[in-house]
Amino acid sequence: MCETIEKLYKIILDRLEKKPVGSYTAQLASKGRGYVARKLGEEAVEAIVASLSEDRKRIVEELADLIYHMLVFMAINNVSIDDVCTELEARMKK
Ligand SMILES: N=c1c2ncn([C@@H]3O[C@H](COP(=O)(O)OP(=O)(O)OP(=O)(O)O)[C@@H](O)[C@H]3O)c2ncn1[C@@H]1O[C@H](COP(=O)(O)O)[C@@H](O)[C@H]1O
Repeated sequence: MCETIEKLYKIILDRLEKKPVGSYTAQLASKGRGYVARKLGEEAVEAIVASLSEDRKRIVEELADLIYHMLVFMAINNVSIDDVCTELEARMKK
């Protein structure tokens, strides 16, 4: 899972830098940090709703949406995957 997320994060950084036509990532980021933050919240709610009323496949799909939007949110807030993993490591009870 981590390798896929790291690969996706690199793609997202590339889209934010090059802003290719048709890129959902570039379009999303162009709407500003506030919009991306709201989208992140929306995707979290969609995952919660899926867990309350839908099947496992739908939960997986909504969590994939959530992780993608979280990575875009991280990128536009200049937070790397390493930043978050370092914080998570620091919290781990040995
Ligand atoms: N993993 C994703 C991914 N998951 C979800 N989404 C998009 O996120 C949106 C999901 O939000 P919604 O459910 O609200 O659907 P929506 O109503 O169309 O979205 P909004 O118009 O409300 O923003 C959909 O439009 C999906 O296309 C993603 N878009 C892109 N990626 C990855 O990011 C890469 C770069 O994508 P582009 O920037 O489009 O090249 C792709 O190669 C993929 O690997």
